[in-house]
Amino acid sequence: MSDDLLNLRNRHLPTENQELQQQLETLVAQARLNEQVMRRFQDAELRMLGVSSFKELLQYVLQEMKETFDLDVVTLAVIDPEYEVRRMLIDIGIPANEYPGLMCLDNPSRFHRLCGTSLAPVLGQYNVASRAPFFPRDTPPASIAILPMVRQKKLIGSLNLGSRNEARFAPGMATDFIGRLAAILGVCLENVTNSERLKHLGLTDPLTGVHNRRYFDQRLQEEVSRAQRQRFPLSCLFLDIDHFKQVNDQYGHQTGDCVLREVAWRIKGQLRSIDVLGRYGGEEFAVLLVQTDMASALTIAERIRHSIAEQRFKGEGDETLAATLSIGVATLHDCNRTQNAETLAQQLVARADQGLYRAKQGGRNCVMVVMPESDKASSVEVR
Ligand SMILES: Nc1nc2c(ncn2[C@@H]2O[C@H](COP(=O)(O)OP(=O)(O)OP(=O)(O)O)[C@@H](O)[C@H]2O)c(=O)[nH]1
Repeated sequence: MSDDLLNLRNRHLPTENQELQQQLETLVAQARLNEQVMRRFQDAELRMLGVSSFKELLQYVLQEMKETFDLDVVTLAVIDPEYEVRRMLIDIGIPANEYPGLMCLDNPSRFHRLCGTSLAPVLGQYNVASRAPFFPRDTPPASIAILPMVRQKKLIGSLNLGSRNEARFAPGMATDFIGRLAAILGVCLENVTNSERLKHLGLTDPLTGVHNRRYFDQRLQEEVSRAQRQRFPLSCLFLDIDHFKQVNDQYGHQTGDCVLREVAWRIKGQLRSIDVLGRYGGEEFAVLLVQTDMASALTIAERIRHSIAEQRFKGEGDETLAATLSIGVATLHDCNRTQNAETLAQQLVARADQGLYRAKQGGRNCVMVVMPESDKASSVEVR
């Protein structure tokens, strides 16, 4: 190499070095950014895999995920043709309006119209006509990502992300991270649904199919706390079949079982889906009437009493028999937030049980209300 060339190269070397240094810094910064993004996604995946209930998963996905990924809307669509998820939400005490971001769809047709059969993620501008079902109409996002969740080759729903930033989601963008997030959410959704199903089995009375005492006691605590928070009245009924021993003795245990089943279903038939019914013991049932004052609770108790007394029951064979119920009623109203929820629950149940005892003493086939000790009239009879 000539001296001239060598001098020229030495003069350019510092500039080249500087450029290389800058490129390296940009690459390192990009790598750090990617690492941060990856860590955020990893944390989200671990968080979802760690949840132990359907409610916890909903809270994370519909509330926390928005902050974690700086999104304006996150919704979850679940395909629920048999109403299984919707029934489960009632069973676990989640009112239908508590999570507006959860959408239960009767069938997958909306997805197929939107994503075709490939079930690939859909990214792009929000469009009311085709994408509205997946996002709230009142605050529509500017750009969206609809990420189908597939389990065992079956579409089970989608994770839907929305941003006010038009450029956030555009067709052709890489979907590796968000696609993986939706796949993991699909697994978690399936897990928590299965585990809720198992819990449900452990909380159901096998003979009548209604809930058992464990479930009732659990819900009692929750409903008393909710009544305290929201200042709603909460009523409790204790119901017991009259002279049930005679039914068993006269018609046999199998017919006794038929009557128990039918009584449970007639009681259930008089309740709303948000009310709680449990078989409390042998021939005894307990009901929680949510957001129900004493006057309405009495009307419902009377309706139940009539539904049992007015129509005969079919036994195991051809025989039919009459049955009646005694019912105790108690209401928790104006409950103080500072009072202990467990004590309030115990007092409510004790008063309803006392009402039932008085109904039995009063000749059976009647409804008795027991007021709180502080009230003057301590009990009222309805027949
Ligand atoms: N067939 C059937 N009978 C049951 C079941 N669980 C409890 N029993 C019966 O329910 C009856 C309850 O009898 P008691 O507690 O004496 O009360 P009762 O005869 O209903 O009388 P009162 O409650 O005072 O009106 C008992 O004979 C129990 O064996 C069940 O799962 N199936």
